[in-house]
Amino acid sequence: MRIEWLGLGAALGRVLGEALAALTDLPPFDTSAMDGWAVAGPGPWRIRDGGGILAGHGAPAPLPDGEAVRIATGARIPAEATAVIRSEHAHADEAKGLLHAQRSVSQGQDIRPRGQECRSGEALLPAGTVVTPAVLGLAAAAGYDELPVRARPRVDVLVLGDELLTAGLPHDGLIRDALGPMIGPWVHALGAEVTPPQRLGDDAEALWKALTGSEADLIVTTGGTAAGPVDHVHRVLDRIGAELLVDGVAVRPGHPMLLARLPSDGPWLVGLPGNPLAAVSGLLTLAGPLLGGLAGRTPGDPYRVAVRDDVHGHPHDTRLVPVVHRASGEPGTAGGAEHVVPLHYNGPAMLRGIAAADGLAVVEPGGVRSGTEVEILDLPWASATPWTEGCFT
Ligand SMILES: Nc1nc2c(c(=O)[nH]1)N[C@H]1C(S)=C(S)[C@@H](COP(=O)(O)OP(=O)(O)OC[C@H]3O[C@@H](n4cnc5c(N)ncnc54)[C@H](O)[C@@H]3O)O[C@H]1N2
Ligand code: MOO
Repeated sequence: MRIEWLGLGAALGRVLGEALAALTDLPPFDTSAMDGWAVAGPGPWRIRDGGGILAGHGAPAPLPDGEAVRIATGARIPAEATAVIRSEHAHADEAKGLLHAQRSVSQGQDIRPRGQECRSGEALLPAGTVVTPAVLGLAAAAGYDELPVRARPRVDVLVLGDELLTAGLPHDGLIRDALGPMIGPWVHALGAEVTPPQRLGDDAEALWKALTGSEADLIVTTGGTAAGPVDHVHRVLDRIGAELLVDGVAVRPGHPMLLARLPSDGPWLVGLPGNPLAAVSGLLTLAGPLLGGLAGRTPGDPYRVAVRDDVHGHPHDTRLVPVVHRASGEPGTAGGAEHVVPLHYNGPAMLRGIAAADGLAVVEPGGVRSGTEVEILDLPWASATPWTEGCFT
């Protein structure tokens, strides 16, 4: 696992490579929680002459028993003080120079003692925590200028197919490459660093060169996974001596997807089928978990939601069907908790359904009836950090 230290701003959205321990007590000194008066012992108290105690100053003079001094929220509590009284709960008799409490005063009230939140050296967050804005705030408070984060897994994207155009309208049997613009941002949302897609056509030699020359942690290929005349992925992996770990999955769309490891601890390879929704299946079920592991992210718990409508199933394979989440209580629905609505345009060559979807429903062989709870695979941007930047096409 590679770890890099990044300034707080740059660490946003990354994953902690080491546990974060406090570099200081928090708060670092006894602190007033309110604007008011620091008092010592039982009242009434003699008001100390001179100005009050403000935040951002060194240790104030000790407060003798029977005295009170004005204090601001965040200021250091003077030694010997026993409580803070909020300004709205005290009456200062300026003529007599005395402070009276208007409510009972308990020992230590409105004093945040040093180390109340944590002691120096105490574990704050485990390795694997995603660095959110709140984590940045905690890290800064705890004394960090830089954070140890996992290096992003590096991903190469190889788009196969002689029939693909990168601009303009389809013509003469050529179609637009829908996967080149999609895979990079998708794997980036999974926490990876992605090189721009390399479009290799249906050229086995170019594929061999790209695979053997890659310095990535993961290579994602699109197309060429089946057994057609120009489907070279299996042949080239065989020639390289790669280990095929998954060679086809009983799922529709996406059944020809594959997972391999190139020799000598080389890159992982996820081979996505060329049909675009089949490629999405492989992204969610193979590339996603693999990249999550490489990036050190803790997988979310699987969850199930009822489907609103009957969903047609494949006779012997699992189906993945694009769905949207909907709140219950819509007219004509059975009530209860949230449900998902299956979308049309879910054929293997179509992206129209998934482009409108929140996730994919896992539909068991034979299909499911309306109201059945099914597992939902979220799309990565549902939980992705919107502050990640990048350019992928
Ligand atoms: N005899 C059989 N033929 C096929 C089977 C099968 O079981 N037996 N499975 C079908 C299924 S299911 C899939 S999925 C595809 C997988 O094929 P490949 O991974 O080899 O993909 P290609 O043949 O290269 O392309 C399939 C399809 O997708 C289009 N495509 C490819 N790349 C892109 C892209 N970047 N953007 C948009 N569209 C793309 C390509 O033009 C083809 O139409 O095999 C079936 N055949
Ligand atoms: O697996 Mo294919 O993926 O049904 O389009």
